[in-house]
Formats: sequence, C-alpha cells, structure tokens
Amino acid sequence: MDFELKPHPKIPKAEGPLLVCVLDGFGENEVKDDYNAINIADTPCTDALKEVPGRWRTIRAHGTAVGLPTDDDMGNSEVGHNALGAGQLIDQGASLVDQALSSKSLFEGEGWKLISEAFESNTLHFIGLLSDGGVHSRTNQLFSMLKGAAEKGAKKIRVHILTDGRDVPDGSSIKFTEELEEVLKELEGSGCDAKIASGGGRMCVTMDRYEADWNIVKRGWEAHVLGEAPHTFKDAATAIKTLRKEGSEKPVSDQWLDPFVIVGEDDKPVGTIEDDDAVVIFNFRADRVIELSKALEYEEFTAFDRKRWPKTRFAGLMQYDGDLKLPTNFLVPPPAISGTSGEFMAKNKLSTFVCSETQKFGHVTFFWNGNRSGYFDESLETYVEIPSDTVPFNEIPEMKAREICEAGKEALRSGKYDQVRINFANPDMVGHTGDLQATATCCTLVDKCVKELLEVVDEMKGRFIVTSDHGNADDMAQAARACRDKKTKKPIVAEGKVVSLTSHTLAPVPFAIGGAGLPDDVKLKEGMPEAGLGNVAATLFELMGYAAPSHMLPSMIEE
Ligand SMILES: O=C(O)[C@@H](CO)OP(=O)(O)O
Ligand SMILES: [Mn+2]
Ligand SMILES: [Mn+2]
Repeated sequence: MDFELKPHPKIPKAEGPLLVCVLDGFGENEVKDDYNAINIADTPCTDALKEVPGRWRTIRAHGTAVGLPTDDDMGNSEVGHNALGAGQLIDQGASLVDQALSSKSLFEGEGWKLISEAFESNTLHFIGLLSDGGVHSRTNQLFSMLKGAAEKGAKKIRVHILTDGRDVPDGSSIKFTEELEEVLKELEGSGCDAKIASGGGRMCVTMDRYEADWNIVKRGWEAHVLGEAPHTFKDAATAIKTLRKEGSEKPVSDQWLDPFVIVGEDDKPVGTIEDDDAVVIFNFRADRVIELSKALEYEEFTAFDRKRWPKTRFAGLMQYDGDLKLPTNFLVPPPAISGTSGEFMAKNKLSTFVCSETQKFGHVTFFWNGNRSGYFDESLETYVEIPSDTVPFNEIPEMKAREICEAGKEALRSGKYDQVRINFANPDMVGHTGDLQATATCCTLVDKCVKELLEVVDEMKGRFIVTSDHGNADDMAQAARACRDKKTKKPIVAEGKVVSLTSHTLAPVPFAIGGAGLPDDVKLKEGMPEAGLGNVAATLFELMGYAAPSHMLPSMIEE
C-alpha cells in the first residue's frame, strides 16, 4: 500500500487542528417525540449545526453500511468505530461467523481441532452473552456450535450464560434461557450430557471492558471456573427469575443480575472448569471478552487472584486482539483491517491527540485503529484515558464529559496536534440504562461541551467534524422506534409505565463539518444517500488538506 498522502488539489491545509468529535449513541431519529432524549434535551449547539447549508447531513450507521449481516442489525461501537477509523467497509464478526457456520469451515479449522481433543473425555464449556442482540453474540450461532459439537462427539457440554437486557429488551433473558434449555434437552436426548452451569448479568459478571473494573471478571471467574457464587440454584430459569426480584421494591434488570452457579441434587456445581477441558468464548466482539481471555490464557496473571488456573484448550470465537494475538486459538479468523486513517496519519508524521473515558477509550483507539492495541508511532500519538466511574451511569449522567472537554480544549490550544479525536460516552452509556430523564440531562451537557470545543476550534482557525457512531439516546421507549417499525410509534406501556428501550437504534447519525479554518466554499456533496460511517475517514483527510487515500470509501466533500 502506498502510504504517502498527497496535498489536496483545492483544499489548503488549515492553520489549526482538525477536531473529530464522536458523540457516542447520538442518533438523528426521524421521530422527534417525548421519548427521544436528544429531542427533549436542550441542545442549541448541535441544533445550530443542522442549519448550516451544505455542512450537515446524516450518514448511515447500521446494517450492511457498517458490514453487519442485514439492515435489521443495529449499529454498535465496534463496527461503528472500525468503519470511522478505517474508511472501509469491513465484513464484521457477526457476518464472518455466519459465513463460517453456513460453509461449515468453522468446524474444520485449527481452533475447532483443538477443542475437539476434549470431546471424548473432558468437558466442553461455552461462555458468552446469551441473546440475539447481534452486538456481541447471537444465540443462533451458539446453538449451531452446540449441535455441531454434539454431532462431532462431545460427551459433556456446559454453558455459562451472561444475561443481556442491553442489546435486547430487559426481561428477555428468560426467553433466551428457555430456548437454550430446549437445545440442551435435544442434545441430552442424543446422549450428550449438556447443561447450563453458571451465569450472571453482563454488567456485573465477566463482561468488563478496557479494565474499567476487574472485579466484574473476578466474579465471573469464580462462578464459571471455580463454581463459587453468592447464589446457587438447581436451574437457570429459576436463577434469573429469582435474581430479577420482580415485584419487589428494587427489581434488578437482566444486565445487573448477580453471579449464580447451578448445582445438582448433591448441591455441587454441575460444571466447574478443569485441566484439559475445552473452553469457547462465543462472543464475536472483542472489547468485553479480552479480560476473560487473558485470565484463561495467561499463566502469568496479576489482575486478580484466580485461586486456580486450569490448563484448558481455550479458543475464542474470533481472535480478539490482533496485536496481542489474543487468544492464540480461535474458531473464525477475524476481519483483516489495514490501511486505517490512524496508520496513514502516523506514516505521514501527522500528530494525533485522542481522549475519552475508560468506557469508550478503546473505541477511539483500539477499534478506530482496526482492533489493534497500542500505537502506530508513540512519538506522534498521545492517548489520554480518563477513568470512568464504576456506578450505573444514570446515577452520574455527567460521567466524565467535563474532563474530556477540558482535555480536548487544551490539546486544541496547544498547537501540537494535527488531529484531536474525542468520544463523549454519555448518550450511549446513560441511554443503555433506559433512564429517559438522565439521558436527556447528559445530552444537554454534551451539547454544552461541543459548543466549548467548537469555540476553541474557531479560535485556533481549525476545522471540525461532529458525528456519532450509532443511535441510542434518540429513542428511549420500546416500539417508539421509528426506524424499526414505522407503523407503531406508540410506546409499549406495562403496569402504567412506558417500557424503556435500553438498546441502540437503527437511526442514522449526524455528520457536521465546519470551523473558522475551513474555506467557505468547502461543502458536502448533495446526494450520496448511501453514505455511511465508512465515508468519514476519506472526508477527514480532505478536510485536513490531503487527497483521500484511494482504497478508502469516497469522501463526502463536493469536488
Ligand atoms: O455496551 C456495549 O458493550 C455495547 C452494547 O452491547 O454498546 P457499544 O457498542 O456502544 O459499546
Ligand atoms: Mn457506541
Ligand atoms: Mn452502546
């Protein structure tokens, strides 16, 4: 690949830096009702951006536009930031696993060979997120692997389930558990001893990310590996129903269920993880299983006391970190992402400042750079992580927006950077709690932060991009979502309350350009209705005064 950036024939380089500001989960939903938290928030700055002729549009952020299998798949941070940073359409994990299952290549690769060594005399464990959300995993993929393993001779299978309620409606984990039990019963009928062994809610068990709180992984380790948890049950459906504490003063949502272990008639755990067992993590998405992968794979490990480290035959559904080559073994080769905008920046000696808080830090670094940890050239890249709070984010909807804003302003003013890239986590992270008011509150704050940043961009004669990676805050009520079902915009009401929507949405996202350093005649093209997140990287280079690299999807700037 030719990495040399050539000057843009018409757009000169700016005096000041380019700000790339990602408002995570800030969709532009066509339904502007009382359940659209952005609509009810006070957002004068981002509203004003929409009014500038030729400098605002929406772009696609879901489905096939970001490499997902179908246009029913909502966008998410991984695919969103991959597309934003790479400027290319990449077949994503969800699609690659689907393909590997339908071609059966999944059952023929090295990873499968490794785990199949345990089929005869040891246990095969599956650990992952049990839902059909399609963001981290999908039940139909798990079920195909379970059936495939039993057909190919696995004698004993244990499944460790993390309940969702974040990418799918809260409470749906019971349905997914029942579906799983059905499949396991079928396997039992064919002579395979197959059971659910442990579980817990994804936000408090196992699925931490970016090392925000290792205790989450520790709880998972204790439940899945050691068979230890504060609660034991004879079956998973009872576990979930009991731990949800429905009808009580403080019901618990699927995301936040305590860890639990399933025990047999003898009250002993039905499925601890032992030496020589095979373990498969059935999530395709990386961020929330990298820590568990490290705990399973690394002999040297200090993040928490594992008490016991079984030597397992461990494979990820994918390889989750291309730089660390973690895990060593995997069932499906990950998408190849190279020639990202970050790599081009570094190879052309352009300097970058990147900042977010822990919850989104890897989004603007790891995902942005094509699922690569680390730097392309540390002397040119400054990455600042502001530690996130470890509470449910509707309790502190401000999160670290203030701190990120201040760091961004300082970086812009320093004159040291060609690009300043930041991500505000709030609309997404607070949106996932389903708390409409708190989400509106954080959108108001984020809008203020954007205003302050844009003022500094002007002061420095710089340029800006303000955009998002997918929707979330733009629809907070189930069935109110316009894009999912245009016919029923009315929210679902249960027990007198509107049922909240905790997931991402299918809405497109805003894309705004501007800044005092941007010549007046630089405008966005008309048309290009199909443009999506993958068209941002080329646009970014043009805004910086360079011709876009030819392998990237086309720029949205008018020629
Ligand atoms: O929290 C997460 O893991 C996902 C939702 O499952 O959200 P995002 O893609 O915005 O990171
Ligand atoms: Mn996101
Ligand atoms: Mn999210």
